[in-house]
Amino acid sequence: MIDSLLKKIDELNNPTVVGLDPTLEMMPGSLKANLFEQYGKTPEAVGRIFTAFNKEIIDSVADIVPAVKPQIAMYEKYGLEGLKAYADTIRYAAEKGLIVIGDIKRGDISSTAAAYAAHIGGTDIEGEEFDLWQEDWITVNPYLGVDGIQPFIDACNKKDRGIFVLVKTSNPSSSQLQDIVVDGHTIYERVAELVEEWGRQSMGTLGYSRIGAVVGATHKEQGEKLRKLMPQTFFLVPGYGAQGGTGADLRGFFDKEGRGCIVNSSRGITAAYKKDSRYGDKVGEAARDAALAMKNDLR
Ligand SMILES: O=C(O)c1cc(=O)[nH]c(=O)n1[C@@H]1O[C@H](COP(=O)(O)O)[C@@H](O)[C@H]1O
Repeated sequence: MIDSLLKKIDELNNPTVVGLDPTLEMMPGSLKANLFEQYGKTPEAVGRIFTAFNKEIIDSVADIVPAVKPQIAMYEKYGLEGLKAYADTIRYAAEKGLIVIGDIKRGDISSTAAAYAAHIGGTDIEGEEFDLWQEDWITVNPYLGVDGIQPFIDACNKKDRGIFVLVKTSNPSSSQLQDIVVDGHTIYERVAELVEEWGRQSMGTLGYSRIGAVVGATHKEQGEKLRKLMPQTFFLVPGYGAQGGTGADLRGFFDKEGRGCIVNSSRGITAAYKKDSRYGDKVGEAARDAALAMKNDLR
């Protein structure tokens, strides 16, 4: 999967992932009115609204971006109907040829992590295998150490899928814990070393491993440092756009060949139609224009 991700980015000449983080506020009034009328103000209506919205976004960007990243929290908020929208979105994106990064940020002791790892490794029911979630990649939290991560690594290797491990997150308080210095190194540098080491079990054929890292676009210098510390680790870079990251900030996150990263924008693309009244409710058209502008900025 790391090889296919690299190839797809090269083919489209675009290291962008469109984040699918729907909220009711983000949804166009016409879509909401229509489905609330049919299903009432219910979780089922919201699930249907999110799915319809995501399909429009996916249809409008599938030929120009390699991947989408649905954030599970936005769907989970609406219970099982929300999770159905999450799963339907993943299936639809996969049908359209997109790589799917499930942003689920899991992590626990090994027995529990092994259950979470079903997101990429599949679910076994007494010898019958089910691929219930179908994400190609997921995000994971490394705070429990290697026994909490190994089940995910095993799943990656078994199914040729991938994980992105939180290393330096984009949020303002990320420094509160991640920048604590122990024995002359920050915690996030120590995590970076571990992720690079874990990746050695899981190399693709193009120089990068299936064990990737999350590095926030909002930390220019740290990103540059991490690229040097982690030469075989592919980065998922959130924080572009709505959180303030720009293409110029990210030069040092890429390797010498201009590879090594996929940059996420969620609200900056999916809510672009709200920024310019000329789009009206044309969500897809605005998303495509925003994704093309981001591609140019990154290149
Ligand atoms: O793992 C992530 O994707 C992630 C890590 C991080 O450090 N910062 C971060 O913003 N994210 C996610 O990336 C998305 C950012 O959304 P926008 O700020 O709207 O582009 C959200 O889904 C966040 O949960």
